[in-house]
Amino acid sequence: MIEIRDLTKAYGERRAVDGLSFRVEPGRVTGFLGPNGAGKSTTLRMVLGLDRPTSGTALVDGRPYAGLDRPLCRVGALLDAQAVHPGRTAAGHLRWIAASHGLPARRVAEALALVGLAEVADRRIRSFSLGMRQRLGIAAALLGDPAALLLDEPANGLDAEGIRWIRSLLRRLADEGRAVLVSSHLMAEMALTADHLVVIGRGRLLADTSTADFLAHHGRRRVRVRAVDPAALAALLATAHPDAVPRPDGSYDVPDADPARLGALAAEHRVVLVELSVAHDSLEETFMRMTADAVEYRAVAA
Ligand SMILES: Nc1ncnc2c1ncn2[C@@H]1O[C@H](COP(=O)(O)OP(=O)(O)OP(=O)(O)O)[C@@H](O)[C@H]1O
Repeated sequence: MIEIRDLTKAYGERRAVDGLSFRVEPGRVTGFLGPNGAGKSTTLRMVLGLDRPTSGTALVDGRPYAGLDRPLCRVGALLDAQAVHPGRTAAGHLRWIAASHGLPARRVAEALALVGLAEVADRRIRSFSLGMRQRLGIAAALLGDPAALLLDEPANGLDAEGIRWIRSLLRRLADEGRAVLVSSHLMAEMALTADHLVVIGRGRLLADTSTADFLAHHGRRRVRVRAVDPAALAALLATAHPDAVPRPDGSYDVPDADPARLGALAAEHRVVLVELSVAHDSLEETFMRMTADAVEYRAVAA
């Protein structure tokens, strides 16, 4: 299990990570979200002992990374898939890592098979596409069969089939009881993959909740209406729901409205509806609004 407590990293005056606390629990995929520069990579680097916290702690199984015996068997990480020696073969790269931890040679073949690279095990990495390098990075993270995984943008460079593959792999790893933390900018993908979300903005925690609760509590509901006579609907909404948003097809989105009441209102005014449906904000819309709010909050705080 990974536990981050009051973690802060300052670069001069600027706090890249600012009093951050959360836990990555076993048995679920935790999505780690935040706009560019929010502090995700800095946080992951501190968990992995690559950056020293200004204050606070980042613990793996109750210890700082530097205090772990055979760390690859505790936590596997993919930070930068390009950070590999291009002259090595895929198997050679993994054999070198395995040897550093006294892992059996068979783990190399197993990890390559797991990520679909068995056939190119003896090819040099310089000929690998970005997607193949991502897979190799994931194989390295899995080499020590760790109980926790930290993956920074693992879907980067993968095609549609690759993205589906990573989704099912993350699911399987969590179902096996591992703690999986995955950062991504692909919101639609995260909505499908993550059970839990940790959202940060400017180094601060904005949300730490299940994906379902995040959408239920922070996402907005809107009612979409369309009428036979768009002008009549426009006139009705102008007085009853001035916040209604017109759409190119003549329909309107009415935020936070009650569909039954809206239907009754239309009937009362003899506006014949051809559509009345409820829609919820997507994860992307909810995320954008939440992180935009964070910007305003920071501006006030500054
Ligand atoms: N070595 C450093 N020296 C100074 N500032 C740094 C350093 N590393 C990161 N930062 C700053 O810290 C902030 C957080 O960066 P970080 O890379 O952790 O964000 P991120 O959430 O991973 O962003 P992205 O989504 O773009 O990868 C940024 O403003 C960045 O410029």
